[in-house]
Amino acid sequence: MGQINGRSDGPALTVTTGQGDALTLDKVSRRYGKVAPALDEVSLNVPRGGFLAVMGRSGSGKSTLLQCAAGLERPNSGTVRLGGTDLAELKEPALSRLRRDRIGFVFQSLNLVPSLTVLENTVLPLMLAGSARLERGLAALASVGLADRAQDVPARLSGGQQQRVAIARALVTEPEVIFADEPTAALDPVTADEVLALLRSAVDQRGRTVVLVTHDPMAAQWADEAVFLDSGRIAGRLAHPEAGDVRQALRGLGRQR
Ligand SMILES: Nc1ncnc2c1ncn2[C@@H]1O[C@H](COP(=O)(O)OP(=O)(O)OP(=O)(O)O)[C@@H](O)[C@H]1O
Repeated sequence: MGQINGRSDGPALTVTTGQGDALTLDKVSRRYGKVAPALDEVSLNVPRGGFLAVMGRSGSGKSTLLQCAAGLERPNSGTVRLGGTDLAELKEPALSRLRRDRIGFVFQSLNLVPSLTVLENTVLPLMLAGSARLERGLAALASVGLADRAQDVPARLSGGQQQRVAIARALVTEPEVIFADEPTAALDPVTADEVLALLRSAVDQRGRTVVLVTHDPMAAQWADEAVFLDSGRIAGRLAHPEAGDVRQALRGLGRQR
């Protein structure tokens, strides 16, 4: 059973694999307008082959953390490093290439292109990079159990199957980090488990690194560690999070801003 630390900005995550960090945030802050910052000097690191759940109540800054960590938003201060790369040093075209080549995204809204086939959707990141390799798309689809649906359009698939396509698409570039923002929020618990098991197996079988934003204590159980945000700050962390401990930790957090 893990242990939730008290409210602190203590040291960065302590899980280490000896293979270096896939992602490092050092005192990252993001402010929108003059109100309290959405993210307030957050520091953490995720080891290569690690699976981190980011949790917290609505408005606590989870999505802002993910957007800053994935190079979709620029922090006002602090440093985000993907592998050894300081994202602040990249101008927009290079940052956009980094997102395309080194990061995989899975969102709650599926973002599949309805007019493209499942296979075309899966290889989209490779097409954008100018190197669409259909066999890689098929392999990614096979890894999520959907090779036989390659020529279907997304509308013919269930929500869970579509989310599996989104995971195949996130895997196809063999990214260093996969960011998943509430990927199971619209799914029933059994289908949600299937999707989370795929993320877990991307970590265990392929050495990928996953950062999962979720409200769901059951989803957090798939992670190696959970961090809890409260008003944009890290309020605690839990190694090997179990749903009961996670619920208790969430209850201890402040109310929505
Ligand atoms: N683009 C934006 N413009 C202005 N304020 C924003 C923007 N994005 C987020 N915020 C504010 O920043 C704070 C954190 O929002 P964020 O979406 O990161 O929280 P969250 O924990 O992901 O919430 P939820 O669980 O409801 O998705 C909130 O007060 C929100 O209103």
